Amino acid sequence: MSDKNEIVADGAVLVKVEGLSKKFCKDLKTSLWYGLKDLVSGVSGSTEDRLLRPKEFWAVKDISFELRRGECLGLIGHNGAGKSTLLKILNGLINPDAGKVTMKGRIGALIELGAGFNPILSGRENIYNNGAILGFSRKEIDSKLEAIIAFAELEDFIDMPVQHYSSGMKVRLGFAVAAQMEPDVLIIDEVLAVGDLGFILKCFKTIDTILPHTAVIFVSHSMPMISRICSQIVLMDRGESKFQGGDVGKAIDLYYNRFAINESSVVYTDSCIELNHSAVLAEKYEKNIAQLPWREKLEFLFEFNILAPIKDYEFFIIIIDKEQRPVARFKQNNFDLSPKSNSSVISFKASHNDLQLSKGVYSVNLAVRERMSKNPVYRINGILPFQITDKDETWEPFLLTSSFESISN
Ligand SMILES: Nc1ncnc2c1ncn2[C@@H]1O[C@H](COP(=O)(O)OP(=O)(O)OP(=O)(O)O)[C@@H](O)[C@H]1O
Repeated sequence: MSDKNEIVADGAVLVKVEGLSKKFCKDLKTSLWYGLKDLVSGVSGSTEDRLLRPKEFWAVKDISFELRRGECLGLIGHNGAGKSTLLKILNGLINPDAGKVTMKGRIGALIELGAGFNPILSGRENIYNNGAILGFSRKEIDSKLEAIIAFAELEDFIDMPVQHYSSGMKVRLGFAVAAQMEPDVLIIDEVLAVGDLGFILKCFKTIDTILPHTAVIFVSHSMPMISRICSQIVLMDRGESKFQGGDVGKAIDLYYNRFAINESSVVYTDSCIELNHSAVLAEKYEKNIAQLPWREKLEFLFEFNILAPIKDYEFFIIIIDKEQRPVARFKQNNFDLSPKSNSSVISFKASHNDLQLSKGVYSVNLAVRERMSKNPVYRINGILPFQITDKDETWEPFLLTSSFESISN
């Protein structure tokens, strides 16, 4: 293999994609008919390839980008946006109808779970097969074999046919082969999602290590994973690029904007208490979502109907982000909020003064439990959507105020 450190300095373009398009047909019969017609008339490569016939659609439309050694491109978009089709064209599995792909160097790809493996061969035999496809001699594969098996942590199962591997085991083997063969271009579809946390951490560490010498293309629906390794993004929608560039925070924001806020739902109740009304107290609302500038006071108003004798309740206000990750919780009330009179309503405000959540849309899951018994009595999810606004595009969940002080001299 060539000296990788030498290659790093050149910052060469390893992947060049120019005006790539691929159309598919929505129905098999018509697709076969078009295939036959194309074959007979020999239209392949003609300008007609750029036109859609009835029942055809663009799975990938006019995509162009360049990727250099040391760069990681994140391909994001909703289901059916065309990401996997684009990867398959890059990997030579399908031909485009228009456009050009230029790839330099050795290409490692992890595209479909188990794809590239012969199911009846053992893990060990598949490593040799894959290595040979990547252009390695038997001797070179011999020298990497132990490292691949150790990386995949499949020592005990390496002589078992791959068809009996679990999904996670297939991904371990696939990633181990793709990464340990020191590719110049590494293509990873969302297969990492089936690995366990230990393996995912190991994959990220490996990507960090090989990235200076490699151009990586990574498809995922996990924005934390995308933001962790990608330096640029192509956001696809119905085959087309809707955003392209190095502003990862902005791309992720655009991706999330495609998804509506969850409807609220009561997920548990023991019929003692029910939420009657709730609101985010804000000066500005857009499409029913409170708009709060970063560091603004976050203030909620709650009103509950009491349906059984009043008890001392604890209220847990949990803030969740668009990925449904709980990112923060208000410390629960440490005193009884029940009315002193014999009203059957509990109402209160809860606030936080210096909100340093980063830009984005959040909502609230609310849980109520009885203080003495700690028994849950009510839980409602997805209420009180609010949007933190700020000029900084930040993906991390918190943007903390900071002070810097020079200590040089
Ligand atoms: N061989 C095929 N024949 C016909 N249509 C296809 C074929 N392969 C993919 N498609 C269609 O092309 C579109 C893009 O599919 P693709 O798998 O590239 O999307 P994706 O962005 O990877 O989606 P996901 O996030 O769900 O994996 C979809 O409408 C899909 O149904």
